[in-house]
Amino acid sequence: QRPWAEPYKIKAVEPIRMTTREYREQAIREAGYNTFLLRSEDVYIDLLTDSGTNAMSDRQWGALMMGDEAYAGARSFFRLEEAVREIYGFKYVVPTHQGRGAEHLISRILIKPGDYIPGNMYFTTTRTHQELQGGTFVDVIIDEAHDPQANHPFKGNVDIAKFEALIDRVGADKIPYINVALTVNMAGGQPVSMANLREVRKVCDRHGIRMWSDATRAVENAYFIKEREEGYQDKPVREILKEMMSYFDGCTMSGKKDCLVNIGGFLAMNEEWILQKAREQVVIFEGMPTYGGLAGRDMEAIAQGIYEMVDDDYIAHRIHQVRYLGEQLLEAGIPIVQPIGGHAVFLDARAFLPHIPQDQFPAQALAAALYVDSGVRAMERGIVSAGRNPQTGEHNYPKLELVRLTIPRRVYTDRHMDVVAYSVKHLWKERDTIRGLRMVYEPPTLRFFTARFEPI
Ligand SMILES: CC1=C(O)/C(=C\N=C(/C)C(=O)O)C(COP(=O)(O)O)=CN1
Repeated sequence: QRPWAEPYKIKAVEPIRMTTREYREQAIREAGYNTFLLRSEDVYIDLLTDSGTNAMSDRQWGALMMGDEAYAGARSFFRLEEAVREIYGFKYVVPTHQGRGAEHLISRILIKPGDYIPGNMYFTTTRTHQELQGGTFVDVIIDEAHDPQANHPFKGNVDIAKFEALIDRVGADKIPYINVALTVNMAGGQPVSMANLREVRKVCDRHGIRMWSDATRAVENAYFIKEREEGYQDKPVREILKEMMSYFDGCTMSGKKDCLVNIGGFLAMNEEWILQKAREQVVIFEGMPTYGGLAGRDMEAIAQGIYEMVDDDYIAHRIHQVRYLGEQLLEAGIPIVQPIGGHAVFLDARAFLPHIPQDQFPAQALAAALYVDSGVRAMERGIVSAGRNPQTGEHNYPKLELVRLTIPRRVYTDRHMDVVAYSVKHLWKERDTIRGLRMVYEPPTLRFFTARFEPI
């Protein structure tokens, strides 16, 4: 079998260095056992996130010099608008500084206090902006998504019965839109099938409910449809993505993932009244409608990234590199979310550390232990990320208690994946020595970014 190689060669490099174990034990203590609080220079292989950490191409770096920094009507905005129209198919676009900027705008425009927003599993910033407008997020994802070992090909799917039950319970006029994330980050980077999108669209049409997408990793979703859904094997990913987005009325987008840029996002839509509202709001919160908190050069880089992200060789390698890491862990009998997701390998911390109860933060403890073992930085995606229920003040107890090994696009080689696999396997052998944590500082919202812990 001819070996896989990256569909690119390296033009610039950024040295990374290994530290000593005692140095890392000190560093994680100072970071309050929270990998978000580590200094980047103390990290060897950074798998915290694929957001904004991706490598730009020579054409994107070149595009920066073409940035039109005019305050209004910049040429670069129209380049971005054209790329969104051509690749995503939406009529209108409003740039924002990043994804949560777009989530903020659409939540303000469409959500009234007391509304319900169904979605396929929560995402932290998305739910926070819905709650800030007095909305309530309701999870309508299929049950399999909450089972790390359930090997369903489209775990991101909306459970139509759950969606319709919510409509029956609260009435369509209390549901401004359903938010369908492509892929589902917190479920383990899991895709939604085209057939499911068609079903959701039918329910939305029947009840006059808008269908919105969180399209942050929609290209990875398109690749899984190509691989797993009947009738799509021979279609280019670009065509599959266009069809996926054609079922939606609009989307929020964090360009920091699929679009291969370090900053940037946008709100795209087909209805002109939403465009007008977004333009009114964007000048308050982000900037002019033709720059939305971004420099002209950023919009040029996003536009170029939008064309590059649908290259079939690029996205095939991207997905296979994540799978290459995941398969090494599966072979060693290590519990990870299956099927292996699009942007990360998710360790099942509950199965990895059965001796640590969830309110001693097993995923947080495992991420800290991994860093100490090898300088690899991962992200907690469990009870800490799930935050507290705004009504009761109690922890939300998610079924999924995960550690996310998130692979940036076009940054690491498969040799780095081997180093990560070696470290996780070493930890697996020593898992009984890992202890639970207690939270010693807890911020009021999105606590996982800045909370601090101590070993019990
Ligand atoms: C699915 C989804 C995300 O994954 C997301 C941000 N994700 C981060 C930062 C991550 O580490 O996964 C956001 C927010 O985007 P932003 O980080 O504000 O550009 C929205 N939707």
